[in-house]
Amino acid sequence: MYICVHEKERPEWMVVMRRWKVCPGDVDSGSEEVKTMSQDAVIGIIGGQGWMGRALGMALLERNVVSPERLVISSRSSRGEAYRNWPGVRCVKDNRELVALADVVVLSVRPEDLASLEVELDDKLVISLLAMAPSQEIANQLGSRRVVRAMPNAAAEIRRAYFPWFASPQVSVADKRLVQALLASCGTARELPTERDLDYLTALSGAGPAYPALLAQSMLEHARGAGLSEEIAREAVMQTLVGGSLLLETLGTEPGDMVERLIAYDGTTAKGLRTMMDEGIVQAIHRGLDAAHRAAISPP
Ligand SMILES: NC(=O)C1=CN([C@@H]2O[C@H](COP(=O)(O)OP(=O)(O)OC[C@H]3O[C@@H](n4cnc5c(N)ncnc54)[C@H](OP(=O)(O)O)[C@@H]3O)[C@@H](O)[C@H]2O)C=CC1
Ligand SMILES: O=C(O)[C@@H]1CCC=N1
Repeated sequence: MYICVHEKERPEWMVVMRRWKVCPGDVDSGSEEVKTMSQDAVIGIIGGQGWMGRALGMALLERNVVSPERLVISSRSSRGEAYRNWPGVRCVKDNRELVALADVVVLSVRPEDLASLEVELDDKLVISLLAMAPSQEIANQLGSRRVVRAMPNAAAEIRRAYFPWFASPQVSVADKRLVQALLASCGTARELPTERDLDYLTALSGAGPAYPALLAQSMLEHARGAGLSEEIAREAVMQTLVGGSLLLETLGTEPGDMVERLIAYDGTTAKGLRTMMDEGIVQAIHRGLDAAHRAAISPP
């Protein structure tokens, strides 16, 4: 079943799916894209039961980007609990079986598990979600030069990830369209011009949901210390962080302008922000991002 949405309101992934002739009669079957990209490509997710693999798998299904019959997932230990409402999804333990079934392989294991993967992709398209593993390493380990590195973040679970990706030169235009459509199911997908940018964004957006979590944690500790009830403290922190972020997004205001606008009252906000800045909050954030970036390019 496919969602029917007015042409002008169709999100990007749906427009691309039309180009692959996912909806019968939707597209010129003689087009180069349709010939290049199979209309029934099978997507395999190695590590598809984990946090990121499951978020992507569920987003693909829930948004009708991939039908259950075209999704295969693997994990060493579990039998597909996350996909129990999707009986058509094939859950396997043997990655060689997954690779044999799949046209596109998404790699979503932890970086330390990469070396022990014993699969040969024979130049199938691979989308690696791994931090700290360069394209060349993925190519060497899996036996494919058609490598895309993509960097989700934890908000993929609620389809609000920022999901940048970088493609090696052997990845075709049709492959790229497929990648964009698959990843956009989880939020905002964006092709990057260089792998260097992907390494940087691993620190900024890949790790990013941890930063507001740290801010929330420290605000919550402070509110508890001030004697607020747990319920009110949590509500106040969450509504403030979510509301403040939505305000910036909705108004499209430069963050620096918002800071200046609130400091201009020369009241409570100004006192709080000036003290935080004098204490070195900006430098601490920059040093933290530098350290995360260094880890992304030179793993231990
Ligand atoms: N979590 C995050 O916020 C982000 C994670 N990433 C990257 O995404 C990748 C996945 O992270 P995440 O989902 O959080 O990790 P998880 O530990 O939640 O998931 C990894 C999954 O891989 C499975 N796995 C491990 N080895 C194999 C194997 N040989 N064959 C099949 N399945 C295997 C594990 O299951 P089992 O043990 O049962 O096999 C597990 O379910 C990492 O490389 C990380 O760098 C990137 C950005 C953000
Ligand atoms: O911490 C990590 O290494 C991974 C990559 C970004 C978020 N999680």
